[in-house]
Amino acid sequence: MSGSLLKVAGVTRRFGGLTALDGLDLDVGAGEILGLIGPNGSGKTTFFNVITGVFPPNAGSIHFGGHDITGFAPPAIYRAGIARTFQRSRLCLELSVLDNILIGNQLRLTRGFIFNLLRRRRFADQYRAFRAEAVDLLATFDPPLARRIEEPVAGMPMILRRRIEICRALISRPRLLLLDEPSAGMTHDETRHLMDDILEVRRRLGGELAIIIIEHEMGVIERITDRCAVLNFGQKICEGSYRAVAADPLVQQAYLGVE
Ligand SMILES: Nc1ncnc2c1ncn2[C@@H]1O[C@H](COP(=O)(O)OP(=O)(O)OP(=O)(O)O)[C@@H](O)[C@H]1O
Repeated sequence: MSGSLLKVAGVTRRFGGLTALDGLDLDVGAGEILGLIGPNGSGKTTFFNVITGVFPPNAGSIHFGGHDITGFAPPAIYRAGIARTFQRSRLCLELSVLDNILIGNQLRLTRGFIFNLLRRRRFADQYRAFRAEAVDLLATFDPPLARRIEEPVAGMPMILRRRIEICRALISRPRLLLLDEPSAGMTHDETRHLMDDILEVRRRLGGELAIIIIEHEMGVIERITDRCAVLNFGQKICEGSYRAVAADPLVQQAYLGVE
C-alpha cells in the first residue's frame, strides 16, 4: 500500500526454536487506529517489541514514514516518531507526575548539561514551556490530575498511572502511538473513560496520530478501532473491520475458542 505510515513486510522473530512472529505483513495509515488482537502468546507484544527495536527482526522489513527503520535501536525509533506504553505500568513511582512525563520528552529537550548549567535562563524558559504543555496534556485527560503534577506517582490508582504513561508517550509528539493493553488492571468504566480521553487527545492533535492498540476487551476494540488485525501463532490470520473479523470462522476458532 503506498502512503502507509507504517509498513511491515514479512517480519519474522524467533526466540530459540519458537517463532513468535512468522512472516508478518501489516500496514497502518496516518491517523488510523488499528486493533491488534489474538489469543495469549500469539505474538502481539513481540510485534511491539520488534517495531520499537527492543528485538530486531530475524527477517523482513519495517518502514516508517517512508524510511527503512529495520534493525534500528529503540532511541532512533523513538526519534523517528514512534512512542509506546507497556502492558505493566513502568513509571518511576518516587518521581513526580511532571518528572515522569518529562522523561518522555528527551526528543525535544535537546540541550546538554553544559548548556543547562551556563544558560540557566534559556533552560528555565524551556522547562516552563514543557511544564505548561504537560499540564495541558494532563488536563485533557483529567483536570484534577493536572493540579497534582508535583505529587509523586506512588499511591496513585491505576487509571491515573495509565493516563500519566500515555501523556509521557504523547509529550514527544509521536506520529504513531503503540498501546499495549491499556485496560489492564482497570474497571470497565475506567477503561471507557480512558478511551474517551485518548480519542479526545487525538482529535486535539488534529487526527493525524495513528494508534495500534493491543486489547483483550473486545468492547474497546469495537468502539475505537478503524480496522483490526488478528494474530495466531505469530501469523496474521485475518484483517478488516471489527465486525468482519469477529464474524470470521478462523478468528472464532482461534480467538474465541468456537469450533
Ligand atoms: N523475550 C522472549 N524470550 C523468549 N520467548 C519469548 C520472549 N518474548 C515472547 N516470547 C514468546 O513468544 C510468544 C509470543 O509472546 P507475546 O508476548 O508476543 O504474545 P502476546 O500475544 O502478546 O500474548 P499476551 O496476550 O499473553 O500478552 C510466546 O510464546 C512467548 O512466550
